[in-house]
Amino acid sequence: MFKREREMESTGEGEGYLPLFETKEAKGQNAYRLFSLSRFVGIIMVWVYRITYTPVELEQRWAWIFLFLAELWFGLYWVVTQSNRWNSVCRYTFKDRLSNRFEDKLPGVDIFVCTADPTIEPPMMVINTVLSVMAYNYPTEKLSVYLSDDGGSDLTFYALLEASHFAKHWIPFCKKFNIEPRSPAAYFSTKADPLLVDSNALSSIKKLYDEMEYRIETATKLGRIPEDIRIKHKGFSEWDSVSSPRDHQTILQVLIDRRNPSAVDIEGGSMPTLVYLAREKRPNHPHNFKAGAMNALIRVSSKISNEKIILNIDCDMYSNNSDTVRDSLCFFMDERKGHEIAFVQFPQCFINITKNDIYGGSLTVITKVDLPGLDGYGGPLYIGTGCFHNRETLCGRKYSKEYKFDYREIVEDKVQESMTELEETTKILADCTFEKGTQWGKEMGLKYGCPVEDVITGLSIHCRGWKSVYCNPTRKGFLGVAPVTLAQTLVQHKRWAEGNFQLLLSKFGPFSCGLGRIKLGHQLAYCVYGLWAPNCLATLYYNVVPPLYLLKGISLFPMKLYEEMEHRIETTSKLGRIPEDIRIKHTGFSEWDSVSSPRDHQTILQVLIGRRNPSAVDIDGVPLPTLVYLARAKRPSHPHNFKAGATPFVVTIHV
Ligand SMILES: O=c1ccn([C@@H]2O[C@H](COP(=O)(O)OP(=O)(O)O[C@H]3O[C@H](CO)[C@@H](O)[C@H](O)[C@H]3O)[C@@H](O)[C@H]2O)c(=O)[nH]1
Ligand SMILES: [Mn+2]
Repeated sequence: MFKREREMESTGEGEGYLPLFETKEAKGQNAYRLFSLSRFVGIIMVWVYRITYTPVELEQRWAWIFLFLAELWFGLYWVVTQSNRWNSVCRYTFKDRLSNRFEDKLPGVDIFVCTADPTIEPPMMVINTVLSVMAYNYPTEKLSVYLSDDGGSDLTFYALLEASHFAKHWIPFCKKFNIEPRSPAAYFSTKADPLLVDSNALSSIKKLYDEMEYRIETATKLGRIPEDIRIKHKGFSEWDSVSSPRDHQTILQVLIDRRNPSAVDIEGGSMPTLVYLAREKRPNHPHNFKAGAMNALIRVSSKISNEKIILNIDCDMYSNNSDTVRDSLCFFMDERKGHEIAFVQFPQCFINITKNDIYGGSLTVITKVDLPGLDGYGGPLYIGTGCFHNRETLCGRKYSKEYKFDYREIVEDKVQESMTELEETTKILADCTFEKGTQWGKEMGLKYGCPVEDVITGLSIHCRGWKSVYCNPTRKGFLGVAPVTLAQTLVQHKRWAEGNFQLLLSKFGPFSCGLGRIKLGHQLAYCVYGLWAPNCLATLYYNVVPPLYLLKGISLFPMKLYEEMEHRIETTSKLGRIPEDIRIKHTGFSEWDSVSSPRDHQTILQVLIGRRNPSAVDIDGVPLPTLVYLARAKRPSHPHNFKAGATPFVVTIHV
């Protein structure tokens, strides 16, 4: 049985085809749809209530009308959000099948790590991220790790240099004891399983790490690289001509060249290529932030390793699951569906969420609800980190049914030049004038000019016909650092809200570029984020105006029956007359047209409930008593005899 399965798998296609991943409808989807429908009915009832009970008094009327508009907006926005809840899916990968079919033909992967500021993003954190991805459970000689340093900092470079040495111990240690997670700092802070990890090996690797940390921290505190370290690597001399982080030439240093026979770890195993890049920056050239850095990396890596798959992560997101590369390949390499997939997005998960998460930094709704929902309509957003891309689709290729990617590695030596030569010839690709007159930032690579360069880039990939998938295995792929202060949170959310709103209105938005190219559900799902910003208007109104009215004793929300009645009567009493819309509801009011004063009027007799009338029943169908209003006639010239004069009349009537 097992053998047959293997044989079929080796073909990959044909009748016995076993997919590399499976897609299931999210649990409880039908129950959710039912709930959603009932909620929609509720929303309509709120709207109906608002329209039916619009108050007449001007003072309340406008507040009420705007409250209705806010509720109308919330209701419609809620309808839009249903797009990424209605059709949620979950994906499961079969890594054993991948390995059975492709273990010796696995493709190479280029891994991009972005950092921008050595003070906000300390070099120790950056290299922990780098080390975690260098130690993936994947053929090491097929990995190339690139660090883009927009801070142009020699401290970061130094830390990476240290990491390149430490990796020679770290990678074999990880593989030997099969540990998780593979970021040293994160691993040392968890309790190692003494049954799995040899305690001597553990203490010696911990010692190496502590020493490295000490050297890096000392240099960081010093603020510069000590002379004895500077002379150890030619790379440091580049900083002689760096005048500031915003004004320097391209610095490109290949720290490990995996083709070099001496690039082996302490046990003789192969090493991944490791590259440091600080692209050129000049004060009068726009650098386009992370998008600019990513595009420089795409070009530079195309000369050095040029792998078909690119993983990009932020420097504060270490790999928490060493099988992530294999998970993503289960999508790309699936024989039937793989050729439609442009990128595989993992969720952003965080290690530093505070107990009550008061600023919502964990992004739970996005990662647990929205992204699986988007996946049902054509794919999740590209959220800038923890994402595997197909290099060609990221560089602008359009989808076509006929074109199929072949990810299987063809063994050929792609690069012939020596690394020093290569550094020289490749450098110019990261110069700031290089993109002039090219499609970079427009049709190629990440798009420029939008604060959410990731979302706009992902959308344009979807508009070119590609799908994406959301992969969220139980063991999280990446763990990062979320903003924890109010100020950081506000800055981040303002950028997201602003960026997505700008995208919605731009010609690259879901309803302009996406029109006719992506599904309606997908368009609406993108809209959820595009409408974050305008949502604030309705929210502000809803939060500010009703409390202000409450201060004046006026409630703009439904009250209970008695309170409502009381409210109507009290307002009418205060008004001193019956408002027109109430007058027209009962003929009785017309009697007062001929009343000149309380002491001078005709008899007014109104039977409000007549018990002989079959319709005079309460809400349970029980008959009601007769209810009569009487104002006996009064004329100034006639004595009215007070209460004694009033009573006989009632007795006469009550037959
Ligand atoms: O000029 C720059 C600015 C930033 N970065 C890097 O970009 C990443 C994200 O920047 P950060 O300031 O941390 O922004 P966040 O708000 O945390 O980023 C979130 O939102 C961004 C925009 O939507 C996405 O790109 C990110 O992946 C996502 O984590 C970090 O690694 C930075 O080092 C650069 O490389 N160059
Ligand atoms: Mn960040």
